[in-house]
Amino acid sequence: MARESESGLPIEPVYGPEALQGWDPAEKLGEPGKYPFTRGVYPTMYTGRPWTMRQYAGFGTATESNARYKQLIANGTMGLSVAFDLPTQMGHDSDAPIAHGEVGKVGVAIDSIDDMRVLFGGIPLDKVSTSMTINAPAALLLLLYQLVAEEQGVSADKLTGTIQNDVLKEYIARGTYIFPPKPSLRLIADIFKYCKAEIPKWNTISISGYHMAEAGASPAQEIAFTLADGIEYVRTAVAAGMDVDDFAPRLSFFFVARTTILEEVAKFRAARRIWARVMKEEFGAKNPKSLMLRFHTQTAGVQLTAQQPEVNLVRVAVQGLAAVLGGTQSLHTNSFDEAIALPTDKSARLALRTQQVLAYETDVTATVDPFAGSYVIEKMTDDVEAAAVELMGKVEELGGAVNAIERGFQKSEIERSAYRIAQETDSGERVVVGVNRFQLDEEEPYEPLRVDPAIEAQQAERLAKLRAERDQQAVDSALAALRKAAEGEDNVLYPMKEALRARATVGEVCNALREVWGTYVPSDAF
Ligand SMILES: CC(C)(COP(=O)(O)OP(=O)(O)OC[C@H]1O[C@@H](n2cnc3c(N)ncnc32)[C@H](O)[C@@H]1OP(=O)(O)O)[C@@H](O)C(=O)NCCC(=O)NCCSC(=O)CCC(=O)O
Repeated sequence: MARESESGLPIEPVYGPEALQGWDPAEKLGEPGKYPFTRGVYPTMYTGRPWTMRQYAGFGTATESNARYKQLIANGTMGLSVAFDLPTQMGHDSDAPIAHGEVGKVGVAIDSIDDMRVLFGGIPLDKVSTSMTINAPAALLLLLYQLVAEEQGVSADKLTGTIQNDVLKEYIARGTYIFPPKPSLRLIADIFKYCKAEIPKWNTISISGYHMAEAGASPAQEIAFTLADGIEYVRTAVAAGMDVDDFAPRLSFFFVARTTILEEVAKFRAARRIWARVMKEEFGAKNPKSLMLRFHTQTAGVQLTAQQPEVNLVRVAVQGLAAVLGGTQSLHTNSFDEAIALPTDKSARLALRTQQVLAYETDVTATVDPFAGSYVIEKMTDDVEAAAVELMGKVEELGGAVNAIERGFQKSEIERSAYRIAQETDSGERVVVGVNRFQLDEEEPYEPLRVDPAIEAQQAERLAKLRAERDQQAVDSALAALRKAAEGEDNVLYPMKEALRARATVGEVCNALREVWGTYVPSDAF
């Protein structure tokens, strides 16, 4: 009897040639590094260069996070990935009443250029690529990064990295939105234009399915809703007057890797094929780089357990393997204690070591797209693709991603899938080792890392000092210029950069935009 995959598609006990009847490898696969990119975006893939080992990290103050980054670099991480605390992600200063209790908790607190300078102190920004998980205030953090690079004597054309900048999935699954969809999309188009002119090697967005997956989306839903968001961004930028080939090469993506290796490999391959086709056929992109779906992967946090946490090391290894077999460009492997608390130094190192074992002790990097031609993988790739294309069609019928979001479509589809997973886990049909099978009578004690609550007061002190020292008139007039650009059509990033240079804070800059653009209130459909 066929088993159901995570997307609810059949997995047969045995596959043979009949599974691929009429299947044309020239059409479905092509060569690695060529349309439709099923086999990977680069001709040589990991035989030419391994994926970027990019561990997501950040907590407490800029000083503590800077120390963690240096440790990760010393241990062999190949790129940085910054986690910001919730107040920063929501565009509030650490001393704002709403920030109370959250400062430095799930990431680093950044209030101004003073903090950003400390965060990257002693890290040469022309040598490292940096991803920043920041969405509604993405422009601010990008500009702060550019300002710190200028202070280091590094010109913007040398900077490489990524801002997440994917507000649509915030409405669907993650929640750190500030402005309504229309000004949010305008801001994103401004960022695309600014980067094209000023920071050409920067990846301007990381269109993310990861958080949808964490909220319960199936693999087919994850890629369908993510690619639909991608289509909305492309339409926005084209409507703002950009040529598709001027920004599409710098779009990037972000997916999860679950323990279900076979379907995950199929999912990554299907996503590449769909995106290449959409970019070519719908948007008429000519530059091959515009057709390449490049992606970062994080192993599935939602599959980690607080019970017998060391078992998570094994899950992460399996998940990481799925990402690598699927051709990821960049990978974060979770630490085994992440279901309990922030990773300790040791658990963060072990997570990185897991990637190093995959890269240097296995043979999966010796040849490109090792599963190509496998009956089951090719059949599943076709099946996941068909399921995702069907869901993307439903989003289109609703008028595209934003309209579908406003009707609550993606969210309710994901909730349905989450409910199914919860039911299967409760009934024991879905085995979770250590949770509903193979439990211990008594869990072993575990000492988690805790963020020092004094950090909030320290940040407030730094802000008071900054406000006392800076030229307030310069800040006020820079913020007035920013509001004026936001009211009209000028690119807001230029005046925003001047405000940040004058030491306006993240909260002040976001408040100026809130005054003009308002804030988003989800509809009742949610
Ligand atoms: C495009 C990616 C996906 C990866 O970029 P990278 O720089 O790492 O890799 P890359 O672009 O593939 O490769 C770097 C350079 O090497 C080249 N290169 C790579 N492989 C090659 C090969 N085989 N042959 C020839 N060249 C090759 C590329 O062309 C590129 O150069 P050129 O550029 O010159 O072509 C980027 O967007 C990225 O790093 N994303 C990370 C996102 C992230 O960390 N997110 C964390 C979210 S954490 C989160 O959200 C979790 C939970 C939460 O907070 O809610």
